[in-house]
Amino acid sequence: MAEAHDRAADTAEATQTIKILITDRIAHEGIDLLRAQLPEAQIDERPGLKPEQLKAAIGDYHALIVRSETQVTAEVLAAATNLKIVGRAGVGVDNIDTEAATRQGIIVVNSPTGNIIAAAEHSIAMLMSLARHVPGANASMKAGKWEKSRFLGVEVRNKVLGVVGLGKVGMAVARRAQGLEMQIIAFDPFVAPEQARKNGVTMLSLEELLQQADFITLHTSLTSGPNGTRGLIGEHELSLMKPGARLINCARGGLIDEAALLKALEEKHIAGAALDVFSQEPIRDNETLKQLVAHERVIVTPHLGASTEEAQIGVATDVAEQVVTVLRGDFPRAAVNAPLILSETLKILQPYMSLVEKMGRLYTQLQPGPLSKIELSYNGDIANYDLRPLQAALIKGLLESVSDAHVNMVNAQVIAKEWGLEIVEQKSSTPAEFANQVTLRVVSTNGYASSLAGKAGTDNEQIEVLSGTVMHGIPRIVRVGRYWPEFVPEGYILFCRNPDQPGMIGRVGGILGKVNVNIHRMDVGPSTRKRHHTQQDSPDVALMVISVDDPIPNWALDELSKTGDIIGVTMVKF
Ligand SMILES: NC(=O)c1ccc[n+]([C@@H]2O[C@H](COP(=O)([O-])OP(=O)(O)OC[C@H]3O[C@@H](n4cnc5c(N)ncnc54)[C@H](O)[C@@H]3O)[C@@H](O)[C@H]2O)c1
Ligand SMILES: O=C(O)[C@H](O)COP(=O)(O)O
Repeated sequence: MAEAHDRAADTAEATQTIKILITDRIAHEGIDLLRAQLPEAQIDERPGLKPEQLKAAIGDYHALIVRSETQVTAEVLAAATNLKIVGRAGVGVDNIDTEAATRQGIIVVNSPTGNIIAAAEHSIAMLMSLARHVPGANASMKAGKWEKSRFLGVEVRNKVLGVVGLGKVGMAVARRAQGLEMQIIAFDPFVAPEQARKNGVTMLSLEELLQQADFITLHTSLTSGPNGTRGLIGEHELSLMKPGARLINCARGGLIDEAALLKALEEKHIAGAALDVFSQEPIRDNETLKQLVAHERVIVTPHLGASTEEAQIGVATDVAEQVVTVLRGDFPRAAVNAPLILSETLKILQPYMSLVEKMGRLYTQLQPGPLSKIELSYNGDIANYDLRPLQAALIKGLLESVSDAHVNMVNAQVIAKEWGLEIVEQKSSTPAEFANQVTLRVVSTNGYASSLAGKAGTDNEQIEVLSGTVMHGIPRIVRVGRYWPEFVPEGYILFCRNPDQPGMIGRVGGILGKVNVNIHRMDVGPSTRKRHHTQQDSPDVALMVISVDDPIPNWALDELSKTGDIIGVTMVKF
């Protein structure tokens, strides 16, 4: 959470210089911004590292900045001991194991719009180059030839452009192609046909698009899995294309079955292809790609879609700003693996995040045993906010006090799932006992006696409910099980269950005095029955809550627990 980041960043600044590693070339404007905002930081530029070298180098860096060449694998991330953020100076994050980063609580950010126009313009350049054989004609003339008849081209006006993936780049390409008086059709399962129609684009199925388009340009993200886009254009799809059609790919190499493309070109089923991206980058030992690159009707560029001055300044400064934001303990604007939380919202939620985290710590120390299903209820105005940070805070409080898990906004859900912990949220803007109140209720108790239960066999007191609120920015617990104390959850707190009768405070105070424990705050929480003045058929039990300066030695706790009237006693550390 921001608080944790603050601590981490402060710790880093206090005891260790913030270290930033840049392993792909980014515009110097991004580096200048880092130096200006983090003047004490150590910034290392090391382009061209191989995976093993990066694994050895990542060490205690706090931030890693890449483009598309660096492969940020799970092994590289596992070797990082201090990494808070991976910044992708561009759009695609398929070179980053975002699932592994999430599991480790490492935020991944990108620059979702910094190079869109550059990519769109490159796609149009590739389209026109294909239509008029510009690169081939250029090479021919440079070789001293004059081959007018060899390079007869086609006009794109009134031709059909099929856009696969009508996202930011795809839409920008469509708009530019409309300027060339092309007819635009598209396939994108996540874009509403009406929305496309408003932009002069007709949505079709992929099969229809392949059969109708004269030029096809790919602009989907590269995703794997059963519905993924990897291999989207394979042998079957290529066979559906109009004879003489042309294919452009400035998205990701993995979208096309490159062997099938080579075959379709050799059979002259398609007239040409223009490729800016490849399944292997840089091309080293892939024979199919070498043949594609050499093919006379294939135009190739080395992943230049984003390589303009304007785009590179844009993505570099965009990512540098987000790296600074995260290292300063706030949330970035373009996190790929964490929810977007506006900083002003975060400021309002901060004390509630602290409250809920402490409720989690309190619960696991009062009610040990396996966690299962917990209901988190919010009452009051607080219920109107995006409360995902609070759920992450609860998971942090619950799990960090019983494990060495490092939980934050990024990995909270993943870690909770690994622990079999399910959290169900209830929201109501109607206040409960307090104007803004958070209540943790164990839906399925774990059957274990609480650490407040009496001696074996005397009673099996369980703590199934905790409630808290925030007063003047300070978290307060206002309910523990069936008791209603009010206390600030901080430091060391002693909890005593005892008969609700005169003299108990003096007796407990006397014992603590004997063991030289200083009390700096005390509260007695009546039980629900007494609080609601309901009829009672047995002497009531109260919960004494005693904030002490230092931890109480176990022998003193034993001493207290042997004191006649005390039923159960335990100490909690927040
Ligand atoms: N060559 C370059 O230098 C360069 C530059 C920028 C972006 N890119 C790449 O271009 C691609 C698009 O970038 P963007 O910013 O437009 O992304 P985007 O997320 O805005 O758009 C991707 C589109 O693909 C669509 N899509 C997803 N699955 C699909 C499927 N199975 N079939 C059809 N459409 C599908 C999505 O609905 C979305 O509209 C990304 O892979 C990005 O990495 C390359
Ligand atoms: O996804 C992207 O942003 C582009 O493919 C650009 O990649 P690059 O930063 O390696 O040029």
